[in-house]
Amino acid sequence: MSRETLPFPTSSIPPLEPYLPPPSSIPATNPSQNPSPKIHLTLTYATSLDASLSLSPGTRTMLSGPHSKAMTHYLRTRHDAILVGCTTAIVDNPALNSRLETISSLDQQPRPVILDPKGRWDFDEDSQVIRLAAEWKGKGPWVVVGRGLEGEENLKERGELLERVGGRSVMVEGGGEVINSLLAEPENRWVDSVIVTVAPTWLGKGGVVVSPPRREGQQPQLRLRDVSWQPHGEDVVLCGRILRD
Ligand SMILES: NC(=O)C1=CN([C@@H]2O[C@H](COP(=O)(O)OP(=O)(O)OC[C@H]3O[C@@H](n4cnc5c(N)ncnc54)[C@H](O)[C@@H]3O)[C@@H](O)[C@H]2O)C=CC1
Ligand SMILES: Nc1nc(O)c(N)c(N[C@@H]2O[C@H](COP(=O)(O)O)[C@@H](O)[C@H]2O)n1
Repeated sequence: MSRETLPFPTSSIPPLEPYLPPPSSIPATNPSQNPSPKIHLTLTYATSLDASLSLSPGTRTMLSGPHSKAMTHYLRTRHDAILVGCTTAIVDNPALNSRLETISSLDQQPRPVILDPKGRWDFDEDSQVIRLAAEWKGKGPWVVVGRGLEGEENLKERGELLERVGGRSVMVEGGGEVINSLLAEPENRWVDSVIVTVAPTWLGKGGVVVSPPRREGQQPQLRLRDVSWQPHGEDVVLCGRILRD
C-alpha cells in the first residue's frame, strides 16, 4: 500500500504545546503542569458529532481530514509510545508510525503498544506495524498480554511498562473500549491531557461510541479544564486537561 507523507505547518504547533509532554530530552520537572511527572498520558482520537469512533467495531472509518490527520501524526512524534486495543489492531491493521514529511530518524517514531490481554491479535509479516518495523519506518510493537490496566497496582505497572518501553509519554488512540476504561477511572489519575478531533459528520446509531459510565452519587461528572478549540481544515481539535478534584 502506498503511504503518503504529510505536511504539518510549524505555526500549528504552539497551540498544542500546553497539552503535550515535554520533549523527550527535557525532564518533566513542573508538577503543576504534569501532576504525574513520570508518565504523561495523552488521550487522542477522532470522533463524529455523535461521539462515534467508527461505524462499527469491525470497521475502519476515516473521520479526520488531511489537516487534522497531519496533526495526529505530529502528536505521534511527540510521544514515546502509541497505544491501541487489540480490536483496533485487528480491524484497522494500523501503521501506528508517523508519516510527517519532516521525519528523518527512527528516534522520532513512537513505540506501538497493543493491549491484548487474551492474545487475540494474530500478527504476521503482512501486519503493517511489523512490515514498517522491518523497513525501519516504525519501531517494533510491544504486545501487552495477560493483564488489564485498571486498578491501583496496575497504575504502578503502567509506569514500569512505559519505562521499559524507554519513555515517559504515551498517546492512547483507542478504540472505544480502551478510551472508556481510561475515562472510567474514578479519581481521574490516568489521563493527563485530551486532544480530540471532531469531524463535521454524524455516523448514526450502531457505531463505536466514546461514552464512559456515568458517575453516581456526589462525584462530579468528568470534565475538561484549560480548554482550547483549534480549527484544522473542516475539523475542530479540542484540547484540554482532565479536571482533577
Ligand atoms: N476514530 C478514531 O480515532 C479511532 C477509531 N478506532 C476504531 O475503534 C474500533 C475498535 O474499538 P473497540 O471495539 O472498542 O475495541 P478496542 O480497540 O478498544 O479493543 C478492545 C480490546 O482491547 C483490550 N482492552 C480494552 N481496554 C483494556 C484495558 N483497560 N486493559 C487491558 N486491555 C484492554 C481488550 O482485549 C478488548 O477486547 C475500530 O472500529 C477502530 O477503527 C480506534 C482507534 C481510534
Ligand atoms: N486521528 C484519527 N482519525 C481518524 O479518522 C481515524 N480513523 C483514526 N484512527 C486511528 O489511527 C489508526 C490508523 O493509523 P495509521 O494511519 O494506519 O497509522 C487507527 O488504528 C486508529 O488508532 N485516527
